[in-house]
Amino acid sequence: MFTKILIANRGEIACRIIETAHKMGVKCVAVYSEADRNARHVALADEAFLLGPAPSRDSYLRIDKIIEAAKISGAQAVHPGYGFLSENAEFAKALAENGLAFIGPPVGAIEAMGSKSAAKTIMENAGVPLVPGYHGDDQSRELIKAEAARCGYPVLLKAVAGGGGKGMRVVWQESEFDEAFDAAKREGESSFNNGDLLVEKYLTKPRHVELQVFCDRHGNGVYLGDRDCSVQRRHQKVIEEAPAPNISDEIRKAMGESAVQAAKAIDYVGAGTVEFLYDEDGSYYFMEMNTRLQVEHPVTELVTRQDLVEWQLRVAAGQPLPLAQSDISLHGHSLEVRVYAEDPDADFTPATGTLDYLRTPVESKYVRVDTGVIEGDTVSHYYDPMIAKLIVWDESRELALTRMQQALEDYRICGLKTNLGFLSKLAGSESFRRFDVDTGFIERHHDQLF
Ligand SMILES: Nc1ncc2cc(-c3cccc4ccccc34)c(N3CC[C@@H](N)C3)nc2n1
Ligand SMILES: [Ca+2]
Repeated sequence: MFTKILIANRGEIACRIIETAHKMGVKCVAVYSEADRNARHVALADEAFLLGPAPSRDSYLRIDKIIEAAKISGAQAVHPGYGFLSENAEFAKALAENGLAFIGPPVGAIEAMGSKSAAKTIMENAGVPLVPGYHGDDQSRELIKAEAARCGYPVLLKAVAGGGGKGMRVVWQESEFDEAFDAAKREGESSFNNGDLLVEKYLTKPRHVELQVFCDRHGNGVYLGDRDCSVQRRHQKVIEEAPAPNISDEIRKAMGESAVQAAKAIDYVGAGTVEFLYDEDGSYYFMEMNTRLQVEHPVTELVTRQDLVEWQLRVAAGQPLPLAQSDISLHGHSLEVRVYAEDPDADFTPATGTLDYLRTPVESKYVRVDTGVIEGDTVSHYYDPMIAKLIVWDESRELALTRMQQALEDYRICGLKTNLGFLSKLAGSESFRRFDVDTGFIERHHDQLF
């Protein structure tokens, strides 16, 4: 096991990683920008290195500076967290070249999942279900039009180089195809410098269900249950939960086995998430695979009673997975909300300010707060506006949701605008409680929530 690791990140995830590393007796090196001199992750670490000015490109994305800090400090491994360099193959390569372990997947796996269409081809060959459609090299209008007709309308035209919902166009009927095709191509060329398109059958009310997978260096691979992340706003997850409601154990098992199969198809090592579109009729289709630990991993930790960052450190140090599939079971239900410094009265634009007053809900076996900030901190505009995560657990979804409502009432922040009020309305909404949820939930309840 490593004696010292460097965390190439900031905020709540850096703090969260340090907490587990310290529990394991591993020393931590923090890196920070000028704006983060007094940040919580710097205070929690055993030592800290200044990377440079506030902008990410001058600090948290400076591969050379991060490697320099790791070498000077004698860290043996680097944990990238999520965002920043967490899925950057160049970074993983540079670490290896400098004799530093990357607490993440092999470079080949990051690259394989980097292109949406290449990922789909790999998954197709691995027998993982895909949405009916076409994602090949022939980009002629006639062929894609023929494939659309074969799928059956409505179809979705997606820019191959797109992601996170950008460069997608719904075509409701054949008469609209030509105009949509030209527009999607133009947008792909202007936004991603690549006009290549793929076409898929459009699922009108899908859910976003993702499976947590973990593989070690000894050929073992398991899934640690699923998560439902359908409640999103502009492709930003707002509330996540585990297990995904109203999915039978059989389907969850089938999805989990597909996800592990997908990971093994790319010789995966470490924590990964396979995202599926889940249709109301119980069918599921591969969407993409994330080769990093996700923001919402705590809901999986609470229902499996496992510490996924501990698993990451063990696997990166060459140890086998702590559990076999048969040892993994799900207990109760967990929900997570993301606390954002956003101004709901200004269309949720990122907010800045000072946390003049901060009171977090009392933590217990039912309530967990992963925070990157403390009272008195100033939140800047330089980084992602998510300042903390509130995670709850209880024996059932209903009880967990009541815990969430109570915890949100107890969460108090003055001096900085946040989305806490919006989250309370969401947690209190009857349709959310009865889980009348798909990816269109927030738009559908817009008036009641805003
Ligand atoms: N064939 C087909 N049908 C419906 C879809 C609906 C979405 C979608 C659209 C809008 C919000 C979403 C939130 C979570 C997951 C998916 C969505 C979607 N996305 C959005 C971003 C990317 N992850 C894939 N792909 C889809 N593909
Ligand atoms: Ca994703």
